[in-house]
Amino acid sequence: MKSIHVVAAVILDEHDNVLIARRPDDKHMGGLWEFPGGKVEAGEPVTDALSRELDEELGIQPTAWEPLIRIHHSYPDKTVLLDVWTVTAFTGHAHGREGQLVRWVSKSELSSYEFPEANKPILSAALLPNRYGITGSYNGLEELARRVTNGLDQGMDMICFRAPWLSSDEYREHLEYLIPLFSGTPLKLIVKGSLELLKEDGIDGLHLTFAQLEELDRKGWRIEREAVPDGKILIASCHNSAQLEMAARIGVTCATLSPVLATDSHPDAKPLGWEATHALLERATVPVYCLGGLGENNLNQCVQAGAQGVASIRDWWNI
Ligand SMILES: Nc1nc2c([nH]c(=O)n2[C@H]2C[C@H](O)[C@@H](COP(=O)(O)OP(=O)(O)OP(=O)(O)O)O2)c(=O)[nH]1
Ligand SMILES: [Mg+2]
Repeated sequence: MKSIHVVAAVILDEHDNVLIARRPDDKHMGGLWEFPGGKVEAGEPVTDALSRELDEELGIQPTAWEPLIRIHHSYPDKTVLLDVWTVTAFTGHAHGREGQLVRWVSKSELSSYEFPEANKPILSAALLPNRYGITGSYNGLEELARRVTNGLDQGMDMICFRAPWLSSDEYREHLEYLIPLFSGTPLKLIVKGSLELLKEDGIDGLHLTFAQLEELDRKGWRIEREAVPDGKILIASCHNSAQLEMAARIGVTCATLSPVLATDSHPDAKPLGWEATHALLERATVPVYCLGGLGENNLNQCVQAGAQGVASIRDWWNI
């Protein structure tokens, strides 16, 4: 089946609200909410299509944008490539020029609207930050708290607490020490361990190892509300296309892909390099953080390549 190339926009205002529109009842996916956009015309540059569609549908002219995610999705009746951009500035006043209902909603309200099936990873991508910090080595609770606080102060919005050298009792003790730093804030605390942890207050997400991912997939496990409460984040460590496919099949929120470049923390792992990374990102159907030998300096490069952003240890931990 031929794929139709569609450009769509997650349009943000200065308060980080998102513009959504209701698809007319008589169209494909009619009655569902969508991110405004439409079909790219033959030979038309994608960002020209973005500007044209937003003008036609909403009467606005985007002035600043960056790629968010590209999703290949097959519906029973058609296959689409959704090429989604974040629009952070525009001129004009947004209104439904084609008679469609449009609404500005806060990010936390997005989950109460019904979108087409292909939009699940787009919604995740819109909610996730673009930097993901994984904790490095430390000596004692005081240093742990200091380095984590430091990272949060520098704008690291999502942090994975990883400390494989600790016993599980010690890990738990250190985790309890970290939870208050995150509670009552929009900052996300991601942990390592069993799925049960996702049900606990104060824990925002779980980062699965690739071995856990493969085990869950082997068992035919799929994400459902009971195991992964609404709003909780499930991340999978992936190193190849098979694992990225498993991650999508299971229904994780996002994945890390590593090692993109050589890294001291895993000297034996062969780096993917940029070419293979680009190819894997293009096929991925969940948001992906590039990991391994990367840092803040590579953020733009990763976003332009189609990633959600950058995950790093060394880069933020030791400052
Ligand atoms: N714009 C948009 N389309 C989406 C989203 N999610 C999703 O599955 N789609 C699908 C539905 C449609 O099959 C296709 C978009 O085509 P469209 O009908 O809006 O295209 P268009 O604006 O050029 O409309 P038309 O003038 O050709 O009727 O992509 C989304 O969030 N935004
Ligand atoms: Mg449209």
